[in-house]
Amino acid sequence: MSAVLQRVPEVGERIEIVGRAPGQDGLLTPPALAFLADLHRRFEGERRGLLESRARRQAGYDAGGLPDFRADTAAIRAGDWRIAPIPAALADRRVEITGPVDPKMVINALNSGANCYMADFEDSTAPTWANLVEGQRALREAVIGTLDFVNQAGKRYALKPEAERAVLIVRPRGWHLDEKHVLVDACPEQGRRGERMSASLFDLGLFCFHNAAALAARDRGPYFYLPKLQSMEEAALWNRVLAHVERELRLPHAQLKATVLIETLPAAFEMDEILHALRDRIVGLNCGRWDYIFSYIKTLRAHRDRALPERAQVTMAQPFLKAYSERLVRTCHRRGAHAMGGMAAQIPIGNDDEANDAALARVRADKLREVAAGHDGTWVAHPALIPVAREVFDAYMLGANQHEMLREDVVASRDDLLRPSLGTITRKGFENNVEVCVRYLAAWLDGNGCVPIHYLMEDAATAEIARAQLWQWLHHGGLHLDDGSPVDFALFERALLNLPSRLAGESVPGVSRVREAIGVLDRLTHAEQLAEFLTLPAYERID
Ligand SMILES: CC(=O)SCCNC(=O)CCNC(=O)[C@H](O)C(C)(C)COP(=O)(O)OP(=O)(O)OC[C@H]1O[C@@H](n2cnc3c(N)ncnc32)[C@H](O)[C@@H]1OP(=O)(O)O
Ligand SMILES: O=CC(=O)O
Ligand SMILES: [Mg+2]
Repeated sequence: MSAVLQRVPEVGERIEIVGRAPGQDGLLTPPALAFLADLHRRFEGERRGLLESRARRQAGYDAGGLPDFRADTAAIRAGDWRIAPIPAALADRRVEITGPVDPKMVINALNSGANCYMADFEDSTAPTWANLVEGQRALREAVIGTLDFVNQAGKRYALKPEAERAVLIVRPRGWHLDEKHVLVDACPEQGRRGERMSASLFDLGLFCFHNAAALAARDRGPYFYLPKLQSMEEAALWNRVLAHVERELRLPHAQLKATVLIETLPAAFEMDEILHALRDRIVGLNCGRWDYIFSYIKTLRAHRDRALPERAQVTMAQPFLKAYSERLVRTCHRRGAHAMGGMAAQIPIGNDDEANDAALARVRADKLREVAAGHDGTWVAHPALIPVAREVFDAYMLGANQHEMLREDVVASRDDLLRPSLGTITRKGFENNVEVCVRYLAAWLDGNGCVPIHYLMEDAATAEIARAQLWQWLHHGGLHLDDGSPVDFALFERALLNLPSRLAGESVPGVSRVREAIGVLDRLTHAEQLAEFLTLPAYERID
């Protein structure tokens, strides 16, 4: 790593910044660093403990157990309570655009006409130090209204007036990730480096430190999307963090608001509990379907009967996904919370009208399913999809939300949430998983966390499905493609073989890192244990 060690004497040399990026000094001021170091000291122990709990739970599933509703929280599920009122700025969230945090994306997303913009440090951002600093800088300038950008061709991007902009919601990274560029409590006398701080606390803490007062003054939050939670204890930790930030920054109680992504299988069994743990500050749950599918594979990796068919066949019509999304609507509406839909992976296809129409039709059908199921809003990955989503939600959701649709007809039992799926693995599906993993990883290592591949949006969540499937299919052994060929490592090696030469001839993002990506995928796929996240080993390879 081309690291520059920056000592911060004002904080007693107890925090080191390893890295250098334009604009960093204006963000990582001594008071901001003192604020971050304090977050680390207060909450790091609990975070570590919760990550250990995840591992213990997983060990139970690996030993043959299956997720279930908790006996110790039955009273929370049965109780008659509601979340705190939702602020006006988040009352109507029918269309939300999501995307990485580089300045052009931020401007385009805020100007896009969507109700809200989820500025994403998670699935769609490769967390290079340069990307993180640039993203925090762009958001800070967006909050004060000065952000602008000029591209290489000289085209200028500027923000629309605030009343015409989407409401900003920031997604910090998940609890599993460290921020290796911020080391807290080094002890040089004993030759000890500091501890890496939590990436979640870095993203959220730094954003709040610089923007909370301005946003609160305009009744615009700060608002957050919280990713990849697995339990109500993790939600409770977030709640303590948010309460602490409010106190430290002298904000009113419960000024910070959160929407939690239900995107892990264990969390689907604790939706009520998560809402309850954050009840003063939560405004909704979201169906993070791509990570959810990944988590289903990962959680049930030892359960051969729950292996999934190829990605293209894992649609929201699969019973386990239908049950999860409908349970989310029912749970949210009972508690007065928004039940947000998720992302359709199709994106516009500029050079083929017929293919473009087909892609838009699939997005439309997905949004129609969501609004009919009772969702109060949805996500789009690209500005050109906003009219499609808006048209569907405007036609079927007449008020700002549809909380009145209680969905008491939904059962979504434990068996429904775990229901095995029908389907096949085709050669094309297998090879596509290999290609997506390699191309996505190469782009990610090159600093790009979201790329179009074969006209689908691919990010850390969608790529994880492909990676976890390959591991599961190959390690279960004895599986066959629909043409009868064995699914084995020879098939995997053959799929990898021609990729470098093929991709070298195409202008794919991160092409110079394709061989490195192949190496990472090869190790992850051969490993005895399924790695928790592909971004963990990959993170050690980026600046
Ligand atoms: C599983 C999940 O977590 S989903 C949430 C995380 N994933 C995302 O947020 C996906 C975000 N989307 C994207 O990053 C992009 O749309 C991609 C990578 C999928 C496609 O990007 P591109 O190929 O560059 O799209 P395309 O060339 O059609 O873009 C056209 C214009 O729209 C802009 N644009 C595209 N997507 C977005 C977006 N999500 N937000 C804002 N602007 C966008 C581009 O910047 C470009 O602007 P310009 O004309 O001013 O240069
Ligand atoms: O974050 C969203 C998802 O689908 O994963
Ligand atoms: Mg996700």
